Amino acid sequence: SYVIDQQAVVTPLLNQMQASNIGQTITDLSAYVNRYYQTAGGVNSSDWLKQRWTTLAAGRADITVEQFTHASWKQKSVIATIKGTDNASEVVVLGAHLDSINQAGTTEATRAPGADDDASGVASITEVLRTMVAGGYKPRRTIKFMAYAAEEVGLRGSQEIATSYANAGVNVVGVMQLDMTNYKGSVNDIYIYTDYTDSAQNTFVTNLIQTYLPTLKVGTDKCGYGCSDHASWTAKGYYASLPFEAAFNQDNPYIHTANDTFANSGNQADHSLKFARLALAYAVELGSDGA
Ligand SMILES: N[C@H](Cc1ccc(I)cc1)C(=O)NO
Ligand SMILES: [Zn+2]
Ligand SMILES: [Zn+2]
Repeated sequence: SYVIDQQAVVTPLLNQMQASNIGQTITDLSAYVNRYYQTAGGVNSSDWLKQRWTTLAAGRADITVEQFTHASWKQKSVIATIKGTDNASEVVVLGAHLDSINQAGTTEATRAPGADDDASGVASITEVLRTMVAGGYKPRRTIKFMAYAAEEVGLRGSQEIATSYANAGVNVVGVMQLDMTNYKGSVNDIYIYTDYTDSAQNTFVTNLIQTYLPTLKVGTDKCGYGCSDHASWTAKGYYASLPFEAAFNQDNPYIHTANDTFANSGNQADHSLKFARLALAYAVELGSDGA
């Protein structure tokens, strides 16, 4: 049941979250020529993120950071795990994708900064991790932060991970995907996508926005296809949601080109901060439930 009852924990944490931190991570990730799943940039950015998350987790024996190796391509996914205190078998997942692509074809030297698609999502969940550690938050359920490889070439990294989890019988109680969070292309702030997602969880997400981000306007829309990694989890029977930056066809026009830069998202991460805050509220509210 999606009861919202962690205000005393969530509200102080939300106030610690900063757009500047998100912007820095977007800048760091955009500095790689590209983060394509088969190039050195794709491999090196994965190793960088693993180190970054490891640094942010310093001092927390309940947090581990690992890479998930994919047999048929070079880029590894990165997973940070906050082990739950007394209900650790139930898992909450916050996801984004690490890879980037240039629609003209991506070789070692092809520029694909992927600032919005999807450094913005990785940076948003990174700020959630940083804030939880800074605030000393310890969940009862396990919370996993996932930066997927190879989303742009068919949701392949998340498909392998979701399949592996389903085959192992991991009890993932909910997944939130953040893919493109920093380009405000539409009148509303957050758009809840209703296809390839779970409607009950989408209602919970909408209620979280009303409770914790009451000044924000919410819209809904559909992709019409499996438009990001949430679809991999839905396909395996898990409950997933996709809060997205804009209405369909009003998303960032620069994606999959050399012009998907932080500058072309306004050189600030104010829009991403809304999604980072929503993701924290989601993870704490779900993560605080006992068996
Ligand atoms: N196709 C998706 C981006 C995407 C997702 C939703 C909508 I509406 C428009 C565009 C992608 O490139 N994900 O990496
Ligand atoms: Zn994309
Ligand atoms: Zn994307």
